[in-house]
Amino acid sequence: MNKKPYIVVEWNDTESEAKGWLCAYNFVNHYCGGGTRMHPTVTREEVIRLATTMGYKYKACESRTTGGCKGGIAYDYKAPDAKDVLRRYLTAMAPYINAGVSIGGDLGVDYADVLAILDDLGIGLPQTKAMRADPKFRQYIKNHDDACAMRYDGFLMYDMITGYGCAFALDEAWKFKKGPAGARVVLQGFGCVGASMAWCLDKMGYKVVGIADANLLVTCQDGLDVQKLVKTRKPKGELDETVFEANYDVRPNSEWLDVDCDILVPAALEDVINKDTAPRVKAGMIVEAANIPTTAEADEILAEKGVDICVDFVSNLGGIRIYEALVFGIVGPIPQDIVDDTERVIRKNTRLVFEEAKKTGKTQREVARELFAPDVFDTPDN
Ligand SMILES: NC(=O)c1ccc[n+]([C@@H]2O[C@H](COP(=O)([O-])OP(=O)(O)OC[C@H]3O[C@@H](n4cnc5c(N)ncnc54)[C@H](O)[C@@H]3O)[C@@H](O)[C@H]2O)c1
Repeated sequence: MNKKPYIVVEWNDTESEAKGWLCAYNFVNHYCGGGTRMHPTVTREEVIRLATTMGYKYKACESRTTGGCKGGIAYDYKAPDAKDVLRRYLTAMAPYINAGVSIGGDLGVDYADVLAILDDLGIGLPQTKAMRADPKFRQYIKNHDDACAMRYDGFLMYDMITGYGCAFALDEAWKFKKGPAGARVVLQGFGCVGASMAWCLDKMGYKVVGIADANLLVTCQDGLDVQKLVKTRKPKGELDETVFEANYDVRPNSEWLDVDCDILVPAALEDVINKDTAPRVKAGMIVEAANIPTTAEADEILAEKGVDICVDFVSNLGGIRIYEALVFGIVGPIPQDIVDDTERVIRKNTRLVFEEAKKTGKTQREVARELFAPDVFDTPDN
């Protein structure tokens, strides 16, 4: 079976220096899904790794409908012409989108902007011919969109489900390792994923002792007031320094790995645990909330140090599980049912990975890659 990505397309913008790629790793039912990210550091290799991870993630979330893909544009998402660049990229990729490559939003790209441009281009919602012919599909999407707009613990479901899922993975893994109650956690990232995960961990009795955002790192070994920090959060997941307590320590965000803690949570950027930073890891466990936060070289260093890892495509699949659960009527659009369903899938998979790793002596990533290797490699729609 072909384990290489099915399609990798490269694009060069005609009106700027932007460059972009689209990778469809595998098709299931002639369909694949993933986000489009825009950032100056995006590379072809990163897009392929992210698309591959999506393939594994759909498999781990028990999807019967979707393979993995990803879009990436090397350009500054804050540039004044960023949306024009996105439009030209989507225009170039239209034949693939029409053939079942569903690329939504991701880092630096809003899903709503993608949908508006696709509407303008006459494509509409990315879907296959079979989906277009099935009136139920529209209803499924409506159920999904309705559920994502509902609230849970004060968060939009769309914003909280991935973070809560990561918190369930952390809790399952920590209990499996018989870690003591009240473990200390440090997070990098306080956006949709980081903030909701911190909230859920706080509710479960974990002590959040450090949070890094794009500007700073705040720490307190007695535990940060997570509820207050979430409620006062500024747009784009930035902490509000004016509400910090007198016993909080503020440091450069690059020092997040140096804070004493039991569990580290990268919930922002890719490749942040790499050959240069991995030797600094003090925690015994890493829970990957961000996509691909750990490089292959870092994996080797962490394995030698005996650090346990909750792997990204096992921990952070909450956002795509909602779709699967609603489309197959596994649950209705009821917030608690959706959270329970995500919790069940993530706890089950996390336990499976940790048990198998213990039994075989392999790393959690090696085991997860074996357990959740995509096994359907369809062709695109024609
Ligand atoms: N949103 C989802 O449902 C979802 C699902 C799966 C995976 N992910 C992945 O999780 C990660 C975070 O996604 P999100 O939706 O929370 O993003 P977001 O844009 O809501 O938040 C990003 C956070 O990272 C922080 N940040 C940026 N640069 C930083 C730096 N140098 N140091 C420390 N913090 C920094 C920002 O301040 C912000 O708090 C991404 O890798 C994303 O691909 C997200």
